[in-house]
Amino acid sequence: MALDPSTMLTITIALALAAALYLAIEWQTARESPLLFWSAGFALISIGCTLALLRNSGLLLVGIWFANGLLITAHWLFLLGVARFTEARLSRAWYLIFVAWAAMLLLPEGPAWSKVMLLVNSLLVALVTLRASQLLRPMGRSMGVGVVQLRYVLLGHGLFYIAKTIPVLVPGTLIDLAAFRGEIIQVSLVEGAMAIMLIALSMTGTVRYRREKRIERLAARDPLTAMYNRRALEARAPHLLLSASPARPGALLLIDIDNFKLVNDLHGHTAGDRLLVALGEMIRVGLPEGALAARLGGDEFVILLRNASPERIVALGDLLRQQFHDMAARTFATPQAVTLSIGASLFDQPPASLAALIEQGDVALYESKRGGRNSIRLVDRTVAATEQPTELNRSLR
Ligand SMILES: Nc1nc2c(ncn2[C@@H]2O[C@H](COP(=O)(O)OP(=O)(O)OP(=O)(O)O)[C@@H](O)[C@H]2O)c(=O)[nH]1
Repeated sequence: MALDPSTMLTITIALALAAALYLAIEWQTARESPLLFWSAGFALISIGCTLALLRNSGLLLVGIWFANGLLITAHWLFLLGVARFTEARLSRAWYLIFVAWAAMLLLPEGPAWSKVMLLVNSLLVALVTLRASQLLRPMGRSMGVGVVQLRYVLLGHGLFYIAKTIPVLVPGTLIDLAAFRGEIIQVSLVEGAMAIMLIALSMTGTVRYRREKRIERLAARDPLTAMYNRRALEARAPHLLLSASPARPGALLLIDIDNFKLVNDLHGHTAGDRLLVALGEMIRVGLPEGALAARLGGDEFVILLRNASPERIVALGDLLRQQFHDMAARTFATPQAVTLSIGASLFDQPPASLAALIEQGDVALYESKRGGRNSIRLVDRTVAATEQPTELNRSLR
């Protein structure tokens, strides 16, 4: 059963209105400005299609020229929303689209009028839509599923508008915008209804995916140092812990600042914060490939190493101790030195859990503190060390 164009237009009005509302409601929770631009775009499509119905009553200027203009403006708003989303700057030349639209008023009346109108209108919509799709290309960034979807939906929609110009160019094709006649108009209306659904869904998917990623990132990071927090470490550690073997032992370094309270008490909490950030940065820079680091809380940090050895642990611990001592002494005068104590554990079998490993590190750290601070205490739990205790199972200064 073929639907007549007026019924199709009425369906399109309802769909566009639903999409506008859907995106506006999404904006209420997400507060992402692209959603407002996109919602406004669909609202304009809804108004444009309502006006398009007026061409049946002979109101050709409003029903064709103005209604088509609203369709172009709607796609232009889609482009603005995408530009906001991708933080791209749009050239002012894009405003010339409206000059081209206004110029269509000058078209002479005659049999070719409908064709030229459709041709220019299709090209303008295609131009804007393809540019929006192009702004969503990856360019080295990892794109979320939603973005990829929106990119291809816009690409398909833009290419459809390009394809719409082909029959216009074929001599003898029937296009009568005033009477809504011709196959191309029927096909356009069907494509329009489908595009509304797909574009609106991809738009919300795009924003939702980015929001979810942002929330995920925030939940995994310590807000002060931007390092992984304990929860994120727990999620990522099993892979590293399970890879431990006699050929590739793993290690944990538990790092705690000595006399940190003095910095807070004498120089203020903000100074203490700066010191924590600086230590976080030192750890990040010195972190070997494949290792994990996190701030467990307060002035306590942890490093998990793969392919570790007593020498590598001590070298890394000493480097951090030295760098931190120099920086803290330079920055904050304190009656007792602000240094690092490190408790380390070397293992060649996957430990029972991360918590159990941290507990072992804690014991070693306590020994390091008890031994006078500013030192690393390494407990070698590999089979070789158990059979033949090494020199490293003691405090190193
Ligand atoms: N500036 C700042 N201080 C914090 C933060 N989190 C915890 N602290 C403070 O860090 C201190 C940690 O306590 P301790 O480790 O016992 O202090 P300490 O002087 O380093 O003691 P030792 O480790 O025994 O040398 C406490 O005073 C906390 O208030 C933070 O995010 N910023």
